[in-house]
Amino acid sequence: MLFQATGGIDPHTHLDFEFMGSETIDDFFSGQAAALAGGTTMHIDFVIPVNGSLLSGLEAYEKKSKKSCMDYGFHMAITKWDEVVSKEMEIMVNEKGINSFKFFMAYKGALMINDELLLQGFKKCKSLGALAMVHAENGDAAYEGQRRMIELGITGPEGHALSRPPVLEGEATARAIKLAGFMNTPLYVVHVMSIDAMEEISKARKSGQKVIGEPVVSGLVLNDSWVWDPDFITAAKYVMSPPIRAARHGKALQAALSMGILQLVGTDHCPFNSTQKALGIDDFRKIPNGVNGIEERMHLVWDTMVESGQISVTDYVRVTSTECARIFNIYPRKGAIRAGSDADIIILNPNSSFEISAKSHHSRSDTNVFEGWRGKGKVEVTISGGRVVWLNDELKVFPGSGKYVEMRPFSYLFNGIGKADAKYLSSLKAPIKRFRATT
Ligand SMILES: NC(=O)NCCC(=O)O
Ligand SMILES: [Zn+2]
Ligand SMILES: [Zn+2]
Repeated sequence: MLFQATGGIDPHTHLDFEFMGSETIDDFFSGQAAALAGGTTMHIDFVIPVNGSLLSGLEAYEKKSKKSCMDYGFHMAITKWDEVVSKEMEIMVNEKGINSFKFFMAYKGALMINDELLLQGFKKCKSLGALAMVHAENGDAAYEGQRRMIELGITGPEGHALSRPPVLEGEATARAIKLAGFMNTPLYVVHVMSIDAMEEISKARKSGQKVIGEPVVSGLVLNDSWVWDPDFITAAKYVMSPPIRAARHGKALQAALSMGILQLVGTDHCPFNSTQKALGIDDFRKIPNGVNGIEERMHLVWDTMVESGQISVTDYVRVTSTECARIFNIYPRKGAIRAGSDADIIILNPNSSFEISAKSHHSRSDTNVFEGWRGKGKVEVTISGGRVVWLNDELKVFPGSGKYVEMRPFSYLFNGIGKADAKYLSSLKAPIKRFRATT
C-alpha cells in the first residue's frame, strides 16, 4: 500500500547563511531542491541580520531567496536591543509576514544575547502575538568550557562536545522557560538535543505552560561517537550546537516525541563542506557549526519512528508537517490535504527502501552525516503546489517558482494568554488592598 500525505514542513533551516567566517554550502535553490527530493515542500529559514538591523537583514534574505523552487517562510533572529529593533519587530509582524523571533542564548561574542534582552524580546513578542524561540545553551558556560578544553590541549572536534555538556542546555532551557512563564508568553525551544532540556520542557508543559519542543533529526538518530573519529573531516562534519549527544539522549527524545512531550521535528539544516569545516583543523572553536538533514528528515523519521512502531502514520504527518503549520499559523493552507489548501502532497512507499550517501544526495555538501544509512519507506513522488517535482528519482524544479508564505501573528498558542493575565492582575488586587489598608 502507498501512503499519500501532506508535504513535509521543516521548521528550522539555514540556507545561504553567513556564519562563523563561512557561508552554508546550500543556497535557496540547492537546499530546496534537496528538500523536495526528500518529501519536504516548505521550510522556514532564519533571517539572521548581519548588523542587527531587521529591515536590512530581511532585505538580504529576500534577495537570497529569489532563486527559490519551493515555498518558504522566515523566522527573524534578534541579536541586539534598542528602540529601532523594537519598532522593526512591529514592521516584521504587521507588514512582512513574520510571526516568530529567535533569541540565541549561546555563541558568546557573536549572536548571544543576555537575560535583559531576552525579557525585553519576550515582552515585545507577546504584545505582537509573535512566538519567541530560543537556542537554549548557557553561552557563558560554553565559552568557559571551550577555554577549559584548550587549556587541556584538546583542540579536535571532540573538544566541541566536551565543552558544552547537556547540563548547559538544561540550564538555559529551564531559564528561558521560567522567563517566558514570568512574562506569560508562549515559548518554542529549537533543536532540543538532550534529556536535560527535554525534561524541563516536559515539566513546564505538565504545569500548563505553553512550551513547544523541537528535536532535530540529527539529534534523534545520531550519537556522539562520531566526533571521536581520528579523521578530522569525519569528526568535524558532526559538529553542531548544541552537540549531538550520547545515544541515550536520542532514544529519550524519540520517546518524548512519541508521547507528545516534543511536538514536531526540524533539521537545523546548516551544511558546510569539508574545506569549510577545515577552518577549525587546529582549533575546534573555529569549525563552522552545522549539519545537513533537509533531504533526509522525512525518510529518517519514517524509518526510525514509524517502522519501529513508536508512532502511527497519523502522528508521522503531525510531527513532520501539520503541527508546524498550526504553530506558525499557516494551517490549513499548509499541513493539510483539503479543498483550498496548497496542493503539497507526497506519496511514500513503505515497502521501498532508501540509502543515504553524499554521492547521491541533492545538497551541495560533499559529506552527509547520515552516510550509509539504509532504511524503509521512500518518498516516490513529491507534488508542490499541484506540480509534480519529484518522480522516478528525478527532480523537475525551476529557480523562482517557490513562493514566500506570510505567517500571521496570534496562533492558537496565544489562546487564553489574555485571560491568564487578567486572572493574575485580579489576584494582586486583594493583597494590595490589604497592604494599603494597614499602611
Ligand atoms: N546548530 C548549529 O550548529 N548551527 C546552526 C545555527 C544554530 O541554529 O544554532
Ligand atoms: Zn541554534
Ligand atoms: Zn539553527
